Amino acid sequence: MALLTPQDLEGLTKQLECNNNTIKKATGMDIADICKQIYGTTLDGEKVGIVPITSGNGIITNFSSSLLTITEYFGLDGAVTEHPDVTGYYEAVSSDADIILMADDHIFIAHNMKNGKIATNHVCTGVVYAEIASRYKYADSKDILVIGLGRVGYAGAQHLVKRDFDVYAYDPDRETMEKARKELGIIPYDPEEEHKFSMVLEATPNPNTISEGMVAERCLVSTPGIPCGLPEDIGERNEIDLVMEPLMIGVASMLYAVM
Ligand SMILES: NC(=O)C1=CN([C@@H]2O[C@H](COP(=O)(O)OP(=O)(O)OC[C@H]3O[C@@H](n4cnc5c(N)ncnc54)[C@H](O)[C@@H]3O)[C@@H](O)[C@H]2O)C=CC1
Ligand SMILES: NCCC[C@@H](N)C(=O)NCCCC[C@H](N)C(=O)O
Repeated sequence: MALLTPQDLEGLTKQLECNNNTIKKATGMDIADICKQIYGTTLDGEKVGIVPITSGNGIITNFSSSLLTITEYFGLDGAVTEHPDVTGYYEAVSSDADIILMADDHIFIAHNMKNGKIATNHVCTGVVYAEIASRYKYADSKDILVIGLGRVGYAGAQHLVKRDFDVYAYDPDRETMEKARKELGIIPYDPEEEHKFSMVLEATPNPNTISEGMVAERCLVSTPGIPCGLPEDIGERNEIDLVMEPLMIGVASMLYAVM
């Protein structure tokens, strides 16, 4: 799994404001509204303990401070623990944190100590980016394309199937495609066919995964994928709303998911 770099997290608040404006323009709702719709929950100044974790590739210099920025942006009372790992976890629990945020190289969780709810970043990211795509005001049908059916994309496709969209999906991994076809009932998308979509969810770790033949003249591309899968020239030629940032929208989804 591709790990975040400190460079990915630079200018996070500006990226969030920019994306929130795009989301409001394209869906009529902001990120908080969308999270409330998905989970039926609200945030109310909860105390959030952010615990740096040193395992694997170790601490990402601005990861915890980015989480602090995000919790404060959504009106929560965030704090990064003085120590990492078990000592940090003990510190957060002892300070009566309502929610714990911590990530190793494989799983990034939000755990609500009060109601026991736990959520992962990859599922919450897939769900929220799928929901954003599905609420496009200028959608020309209920057809929606999901590119990449990994941990994030599969969760997004599952959410869209539950919301009764006609979910087309493409992933070069044949086993993944077969699993999604059987378990979710997605419609395998053939990149050779001329079927243009006005709503696209892209969740791959590769660039240029979106081709001209996939996107309608007016389209919302909702992509957590790093790097961006939309080639610049396509973005300039078509009227495309692009929602893309490396962390904040997925973390917002985690926070609402555990309330
Ligand atoms: N912005 C955010 O908040 C977050 C971003 N991410 C990013 O989302 C991306 C996906 O993450 P995961 O699902 O965990 O990765 P993953 O490795 O589990 O899944 C990626 C999937 O994309 C597929 N794929 C690769 N190239 C493709 C192509 N050209 N067309 C269609 N499918 C293709 C792979 O076969 C694989 O199934 C990564 O770049 C990750 O860094 C992950 C979590 C949060
Ligand atoms: N966009 C969210 C997806 C995050 C995930 N791709 C990742 O980089 N995970 C590694 C996080 C490691 C954090 C580190 N252990 C720390 O605590 O600083």
